Amino acid sequence: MKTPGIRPSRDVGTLLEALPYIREFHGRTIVVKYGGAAMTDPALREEFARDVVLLKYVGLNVIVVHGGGPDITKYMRRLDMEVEFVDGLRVSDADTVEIAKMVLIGKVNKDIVLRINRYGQAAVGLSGDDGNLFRAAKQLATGGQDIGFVGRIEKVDVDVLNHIAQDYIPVVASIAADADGASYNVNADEAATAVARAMGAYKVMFLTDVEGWMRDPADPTSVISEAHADEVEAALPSISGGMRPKLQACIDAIHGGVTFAHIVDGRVPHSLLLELFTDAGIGTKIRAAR
Ligand SMILES: Nc1ncnc2c1ncn2[C@@H]1O[C@H](COP(=O)(O)OP(=O)(O)O)[C@@H](O)[C@H]1O
Ligand SMILES: CC(=O)N[C@@H](CCC(=O)OP(=O)(O)O)C(=O)O
Repeated sequence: MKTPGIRPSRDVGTLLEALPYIREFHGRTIVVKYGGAAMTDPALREEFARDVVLLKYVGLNVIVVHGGGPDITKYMRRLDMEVEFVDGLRVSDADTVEIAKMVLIGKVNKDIVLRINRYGQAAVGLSGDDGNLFRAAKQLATGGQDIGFVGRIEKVDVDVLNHIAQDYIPVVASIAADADGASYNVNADEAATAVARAMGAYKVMFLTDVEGWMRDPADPTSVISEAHADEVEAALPSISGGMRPKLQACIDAIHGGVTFAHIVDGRVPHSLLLELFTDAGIGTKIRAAR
């Protein structure tokens, strides 16, 4: 018999499907690398902020690490600066690092913090300098090429994150300084992996602008929904474009003790929730070797 005024089954079914996942993830650390369409499309930006707040409310320790490469490029072009990438890393002289700091810390980070705040759970923005979160060292491109002030994260001091995460959602910009105080531009995928490893995260999730890791990059129906790290490692030499450093970041996270690494399509509304709380998921989930 139907009870008048009560909408049957479908919505309740979704909630019931989510329940075991909410239980599994409660109290665990989830690092989300935020970037791509989810950061540039106005509607997706709002939905991302709301989803992050929901994750915090249901008891996950969520930490956001963000990129903003397209914004850095936009401001460099406005200043007639040359934009060049080697191995997916931006060649960064001292002026470029200054722009990267202004854009990532001053603009992008604060935009994200403000939006999350508006959905009812306060966020705190950080860069690698705050609370000595990161220490960086200069990184060379393959073949030893000098690409300027591009940094590799050598050390993550989790104290500041643990303090802030007790009450707030930490939002981290991928800028870091070395022991002498020189600033470096750090690839945000690498920064997310470094944070996930140091925090002993349960998951690191990379939002990107494709469906996931695909068997055939031209065929969106060929998404590999689950893979072991050894399979990814074996496939890596044949993978091209931006997916290669992303899969490398997943492998590095798994080797550093993170239980799962996910690649998720940030163009899909609520992709984080769909990947985390539904049986089918929507992207690629990578776990440790068999
Ligand atoms: N097997 C593959 N599966 C998915 N994407 C691939 C694959 N091989 C190459 N790619 C490329 O990698 C890109 C994703 O990386 P990228 O654009 O650098 O991500 P982001 O900007 O989110 O860091 C895709 O747009 C696609 O062109
Ligand atoms: C060294 C290096 O390349 N740093 C990146 C940092 C931002 C980033 O990684 O942003 P996305 O995630 O949006 O690509 C850059 O300057 O573009």
